[in-house]
Amino acid sequence: MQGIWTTERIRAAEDRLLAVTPDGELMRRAAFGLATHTAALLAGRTSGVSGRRAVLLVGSGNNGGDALWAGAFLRRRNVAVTAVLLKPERAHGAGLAALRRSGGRVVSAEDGPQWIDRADVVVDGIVGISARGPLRPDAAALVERASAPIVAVDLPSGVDPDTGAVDGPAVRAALTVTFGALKPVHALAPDACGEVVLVDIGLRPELGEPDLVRLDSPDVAAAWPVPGPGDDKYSQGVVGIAAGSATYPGAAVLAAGSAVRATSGLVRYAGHAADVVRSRWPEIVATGSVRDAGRVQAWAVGPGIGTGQEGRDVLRHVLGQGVPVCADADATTIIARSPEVLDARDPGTPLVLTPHAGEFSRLMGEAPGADRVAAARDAARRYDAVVLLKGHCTVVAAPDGRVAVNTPRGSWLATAGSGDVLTGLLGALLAAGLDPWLAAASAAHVHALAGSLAAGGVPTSASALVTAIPDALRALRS
Ligand SMILES: NC(=O)C1=CN([C@@H]2O[C@H](COP(=O)(O)OP(=O)(O)OC[C@H]3O[C@@H](n4cnc5c(N)ncnc54)[C@H](OP(=O)(O)O)[C@@H]3O)[C@@H](O)[C@H]2O)[C@@H](O)CC1
Ligand SMILES: Nc1ncnc2c1ncn2[C@@H]1O[C@H](COP(=O)(O)OP(=O)(O)O)[C@@H](O)[C@H]1O
Ligand SMILES: [K+]
Repeated sequence: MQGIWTTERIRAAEDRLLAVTPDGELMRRAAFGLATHTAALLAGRTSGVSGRRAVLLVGSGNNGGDALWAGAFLRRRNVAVTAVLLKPERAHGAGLAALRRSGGRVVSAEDGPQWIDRADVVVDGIVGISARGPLRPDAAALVERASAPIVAVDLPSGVDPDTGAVDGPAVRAALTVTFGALKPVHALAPDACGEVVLVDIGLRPELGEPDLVRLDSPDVAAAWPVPGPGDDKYSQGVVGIAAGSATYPGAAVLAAGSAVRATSGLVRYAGHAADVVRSRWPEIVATGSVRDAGRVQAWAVGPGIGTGQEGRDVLRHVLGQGVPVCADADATTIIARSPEVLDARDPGTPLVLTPHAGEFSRLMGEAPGADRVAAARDAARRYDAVVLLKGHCTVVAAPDGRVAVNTPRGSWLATAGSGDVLTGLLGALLAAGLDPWLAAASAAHVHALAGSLAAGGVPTSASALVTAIPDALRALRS
């Protein structure tokens, strides 16, 4: 599990470490790592390091200091280094002196473009964890000019460090070299960060518990249910799927099929698409109504059930069964419009809500906004439920404050029905008895992995996603 810390916590930890570390030592550690990874990128992209040209974009803080020191280290490998100072009077003094001593060139922002045009790599030391708002116009003009790959120092400038939000011009890096710990931007703005490498500067002991986490494949593999010798189809947890309708059976087929592929326990289906589901998935026990579905250990409810009286009855019924419920799609809309359906819920039984941004707006009365982590946390508290906020990056918040972020591999999951597949996965994990927050984060992880395997670089479909679930689980377990 990777820990992620907000900039406030990072700053506090840095202050504690700075107090017991010789002056300038942390920055040199950071910069040495930055130089090493920048050289590796140069070697990979240009088949060499010596004689290559690096341009540093240097802002007024320590982020610029990191870039300047890294420039001095790159000089040792005979890289031609030019620093473009955005605010010459406020550039980091020691870093600037080190670069000058090493034979680096220093130019003003006006002279920057001619050097940027000939660069093999551009190092973005404009702003780091003290960033506020989008890039300012002088910095934006230089960044726009760059056609060489950009290495972001700590984080891509112009992107909010704590929310990953981009609200104007921002750096789009090929590589981000960060120091001490991952910050939210690295999980929430993958496209701006490019590849992310973490350089150890000895900060970990000062950090305490992370604010957010990101599950690694081994975490998900360890959590995913595996049947034992004593198991049978019931003991692994039976999931009930209440989805789809006679007119729209697709959601039922996708959610139920996804549950079939997620675990080896039994899947029940209840709804108007029973015939279609049965013909597509003969292993499913399908009935016409949740009332005669038989016993389950969790319900996944919502996709395609409609938001009318019948949908409300279905939702109220499953909420009253005393088992965990994953409420998706129409079920979230019903909850938003008729919150009294939640009265049917036994307060002790887990509920997982899986809204996309539109459904979230209905549930909360406002859009998630720039701070999607805070938004998901608020919703989790308000509904006393695990909230999985869908989007490019998926945020999973528990009412106790735990938050997991799933960083996608591309955007191929933006395809019709892909949410139904997630619901099936999640329902199966809840039935298997996983902690609901872990179930939601694990389902999102496998969903994204299956999406990238199904796509393989070209458009895919929700059906292909269901087919790819075993490949994703195999990849996890290997
Ligand atoms: N502390 C440590 O031990 C270590 C710290 N380390 C490094 O320090 C970095 C943090 O450095 P920092 O705190 O000096 O500020 P930093 O992020 O460089 O910002 C500088 C100034 O930029 C400005 N600015 C703000 N927004 C802007 C925008 N959108 N566009 C343009 N400019 C903008 C704003 O100044 P203003 O112009 O508003 O007065 C702000 O004060 C950290 O990310 C890591 O790289 C590492 O070396 C490891 C050890
Ligand atoms: N741009 C994107 N990049 C990555 N994943 C995405 C993107 N857009 C949507 N997704 C994912 O695809 C799924 C879509 O779910 P949903 O909106 O419920 O669609 P549907 O109702 O068609 O099933 C969610 O898991 C979401 O996180
Ligand atoms: K930066």
